[in-house]
Amino acid sequence: MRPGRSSRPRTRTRPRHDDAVDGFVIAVDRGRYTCVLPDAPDGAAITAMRARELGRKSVVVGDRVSLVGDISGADGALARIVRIAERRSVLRRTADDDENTAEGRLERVVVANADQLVIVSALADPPPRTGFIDRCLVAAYDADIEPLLCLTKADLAGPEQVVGYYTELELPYVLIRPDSDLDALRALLAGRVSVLVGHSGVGKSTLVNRLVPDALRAVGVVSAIGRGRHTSTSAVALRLPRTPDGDGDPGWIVDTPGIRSFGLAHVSAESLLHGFPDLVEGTVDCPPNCPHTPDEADCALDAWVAAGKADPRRLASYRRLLASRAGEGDPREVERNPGDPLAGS
Ligand SMILES: Nc1nc2c(ncn2[C@@H]2O[C@H](COP(=O)(O)OP(=O)(O)OP(=O)(O)O)[C@@H](O)[C@H]2O)c(=O)[nH]1
Ligand SMILES: [Zn+2]
Repeated sequence: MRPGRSSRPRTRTRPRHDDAVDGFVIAVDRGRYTCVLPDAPDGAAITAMRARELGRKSVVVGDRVSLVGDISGADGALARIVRIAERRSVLRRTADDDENTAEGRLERVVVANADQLVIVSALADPPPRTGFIDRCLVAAYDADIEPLLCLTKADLAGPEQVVGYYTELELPYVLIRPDSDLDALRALLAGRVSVLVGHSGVGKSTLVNRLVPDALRAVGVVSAIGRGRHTSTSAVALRLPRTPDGDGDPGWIVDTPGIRSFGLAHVSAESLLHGFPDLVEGTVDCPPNCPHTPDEADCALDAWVAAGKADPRRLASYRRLLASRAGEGDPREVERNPGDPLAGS
């Protein structure tokens, strides 16, 4: 149905395309955007291109868009994205491929409108790296997305060490082992868009496959993107299956195969601190504009930690991130802390 267009005056705020339908971007690949209609969740995926009127605005996975043109989802059909809805959250990273050049330092939007960042970390093989988790926490807090710690390989090691490290944060976590059901995790994913990040080998692919079995994906995203062409995408949204007894929206997970970490050069030193809520209170006695670096003799964080108010490893981790942001990252950092197997990003 198309409401009487001609009788309506056009204003700056009035959408230009009255007949556009809402779409949700689930994959991006070389100028082609795969979208689904949130109102017809089981309908065919739609391939779309950007309309010229979008200008230079980028469209990323998770974007809520307005679509016009052929939205049938038929083979060869092409729709156009004419609008991008205001984003509820923006998960960014500074491309860490080349932090020393202007292009390399460009911040990139990874996913729009995510509600949750699921940090996947193995409890053993490979051992957990809190440096990586801390980095992800900064990205999550910076993007205003809730973090969830997903600890895999719980059959190989206990969570005490990692969980102990984060006691002050009251970070929610779930334990995953091969034989465990995923009900607790599914409950936390329901009704939300969750981005999964993790190092190589932590079991993220295994987990994604368990959450969204290959069979389900074969008829969804992958076929929509086109045979084998999806390899270059950096993020793909996968609809979680409805559970037999579950009512409501089971949610979406966004897998990020190409993203191993978050460059944080775009995060200010102040925002960086928000990833360390256990340290924030300790900075009230710092001199004005304290850089909180180890060479700042008056930085109150050392006393804060010495008084037992926060874990010294957390301060060390914060300062490592500070240093890496300033382009002073030292790859030998991990080896210089041999006593702390949890360190390292
Ligand atoms: N013991 C144990 N092994 C697991 C578990 N989950 C995954 N693995 C194994 O860990 C290895 C790595 O799992 P993947 O799912 O490939 O890990 P990944 O994070 O996707 O890593 P990439 O494939 O490099 O992206 C595989 O041999 C899995 O079988 C688990 O809960 N417990
Ligand atoms: Zn300070």
